[in-house]
Amino acid sequence: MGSDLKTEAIKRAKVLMVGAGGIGCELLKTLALSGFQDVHIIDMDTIEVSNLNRQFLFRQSHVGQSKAKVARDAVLKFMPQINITPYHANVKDPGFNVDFFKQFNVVLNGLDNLDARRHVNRLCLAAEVPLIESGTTGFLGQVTVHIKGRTECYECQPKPTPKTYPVCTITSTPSKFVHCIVWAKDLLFAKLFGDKKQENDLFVSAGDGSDSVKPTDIFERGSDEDHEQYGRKIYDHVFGYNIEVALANEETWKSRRRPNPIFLKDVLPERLILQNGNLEKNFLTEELPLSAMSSVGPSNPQDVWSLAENSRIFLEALRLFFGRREKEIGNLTFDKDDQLAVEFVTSAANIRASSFGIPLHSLFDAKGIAGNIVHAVATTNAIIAGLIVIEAIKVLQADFQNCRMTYCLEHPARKMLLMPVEPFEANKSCYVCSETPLLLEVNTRASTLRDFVDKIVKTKLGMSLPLIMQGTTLIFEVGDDLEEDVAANYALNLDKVLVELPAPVTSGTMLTVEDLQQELSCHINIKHREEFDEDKEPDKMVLLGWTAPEKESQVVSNGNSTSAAVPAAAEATMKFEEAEVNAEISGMKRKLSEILEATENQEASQILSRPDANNFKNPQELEDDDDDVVVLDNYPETSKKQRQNGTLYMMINPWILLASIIHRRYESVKLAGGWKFHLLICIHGGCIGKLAGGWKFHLLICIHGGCIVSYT
Ligand SMILES: Nc1ncnc2c1ncn2[C@@H]1O[C@H](COP(=O)(O)OP(=O)(O)OP(=O)(O)O)[C@@H](O)[C@H]1O
Ligand SMILES: [Zn+2]
Repeated sequence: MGSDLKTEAIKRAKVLMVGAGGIGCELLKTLALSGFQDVHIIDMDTIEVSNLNRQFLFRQSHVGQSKAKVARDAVLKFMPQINITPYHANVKDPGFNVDFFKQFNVVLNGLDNLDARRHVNRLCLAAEVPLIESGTTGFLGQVTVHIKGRTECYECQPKPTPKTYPVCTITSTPSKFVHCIVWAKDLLFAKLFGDKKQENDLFVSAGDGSDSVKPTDIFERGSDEDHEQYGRKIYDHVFGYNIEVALANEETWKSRRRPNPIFLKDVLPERLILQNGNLEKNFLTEELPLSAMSSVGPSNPQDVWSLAENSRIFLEALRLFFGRREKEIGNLTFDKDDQLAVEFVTSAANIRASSFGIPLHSLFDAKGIAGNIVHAVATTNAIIAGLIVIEAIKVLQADFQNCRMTYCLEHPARKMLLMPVEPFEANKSCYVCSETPLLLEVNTRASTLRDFVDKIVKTKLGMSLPLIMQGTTLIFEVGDDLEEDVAANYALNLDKVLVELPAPVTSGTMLTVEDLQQELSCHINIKHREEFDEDKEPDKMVLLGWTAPEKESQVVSNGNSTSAAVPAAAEATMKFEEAEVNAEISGMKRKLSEILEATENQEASQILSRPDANNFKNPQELEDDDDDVVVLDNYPETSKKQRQNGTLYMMINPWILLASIIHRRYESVKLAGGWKFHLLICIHGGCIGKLAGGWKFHLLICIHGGCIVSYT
């Protein structure tokens, strides 16, 4: 009977799958084999050679074709009776609006970036369609379930932003290879091949006002200069002259190793420079992707090149960009799939690393760092896809009780490789699924509306088509159908500082920011602040109520060094998939270590290794590193769980009942300084007072609604 209902639920379901990449291919196959009949797929990409090793629905002959369409055709070959509707499009396209989402029973994400994930989350909330979200990175992965009104939404917990580095570390005092990569990618590459008008921190200052050559002059190619000469000039400037300038500031190097300026003549004798390039090989073989490596010599991407090899590849890559890809110059942004760009960035980073005494890296490693790549593991994608389908079936059967967020681990923890956790309740102060206003600290006399739109509305709030209102005055809006004079007015507003807007934005103002496509609206209270810490608050704005935790992540961006860092960060954020998953997983690792600690006692480990998923009760966690308490509960029928601003308690069995009564009795007793009294019983190891049945006794004192500050 149960299985008939399940089959029926599957057959009747109309499913939207977003992303037909690594997870998506596995997911579509598993959906088809599980009996799903009506699947819609959105993917904006075409197939690349690098996808073929794990996106098994695709073959060499499909390279260049739409992923969504080819995935459909491939599955129809073995399941011809299914309805699969492909869309070769961006899920952010206006056509995929709330009405579009409403037709589905469940939405399954197999995406690789935060931006798209947030967008889908908002549409699912607005359309009230359950969302199953997923991500993998290497051996790690996770599947989470988000149902409006029942669980937290995808954005209830702030997502980590890509790691940024202080500008001065990148421009002047790198100490790790990743700093050199960021410099090569976000500064040098951007300066040479990207938008010339953008601000760029490549300029190296001695800090004493003595700098004479402005980089803008140097980066201009003289009309009498050929590509070869231009390349040598750039080389000597950025690796030689700039380092000499930096060395002039003795203060900087008092406690640091002094870098060595590197000039081309010292690395490559004149004779070798002239031999650079392999008989114009790259100029003749039109069909091959351009490669400086292939014309200069080294062929193994896993080898670490010498300084001389890096220098030759640098010059050759620069020459090829200007000689063969001149039309793209001015519009290029770094792309990890662009071979020549990766070669350029690798060589430039290595030359800089050499100057600063940092170990050099292979192209393979440098590409991984520059593209934030953790190599994908097909098996992880397959496991995650299976878990998505399991959760989707629960959702379709309205079996919400048994929905789980599941983490796929690299190493078994207590014999478990898949760790299920109960979904959390919605965060009451989530600006996406609740109405809680945000607070923005900003210098209203210095920051422009454009700063606000770019750094806050688009980057932090992830809105694509924002509309901003001050009271009843519309101060900004995006849209194709705006009247010319209205659009011109908004363009004027963008360059005004906040206090000078037609409806001035000052301390105490409340702005309303909406995204019509996402049907998301939030309020932002403005607080004027005069000073910001350049390193820690590079945006010169601080959004409170939206705090991205500092997480360890490989993702790198250059903070505020270029305005391009904003989209780059957003992109990384979602390329972020890697970063995000990393960070989420690292959060999970922390949780697991606590679980393991908690399971040092016998009962707990039995609970954890119990195979019956229905009896399995989950370790719960608190939000904050220092405040976490793990409580395991094996009395599901009497359990009661609350998550309140990061404090979670579970009251279980008669002892717990007693504790609960005492707790309630004393909860209202205020102690000095606003402290409140919490009494909990749990099976946490290493606590005081053993009770019958191995229960132990915890006395917790905390600020209610805040964190637990001490317990014995
Ligand atoms: N906004 C979006 N709209 C539609 N599809 C998207 C969007 N953002 C990402 N995707 C799709 O999500 C999929 C994610 O798959 P996956 O993580 O395997 O990435 P990939 O690009 O195929 O591989 P890799 O990044 O490792 O080279 C991609 O096919 C990508 O096109
Ligand atoms: Zn939320």
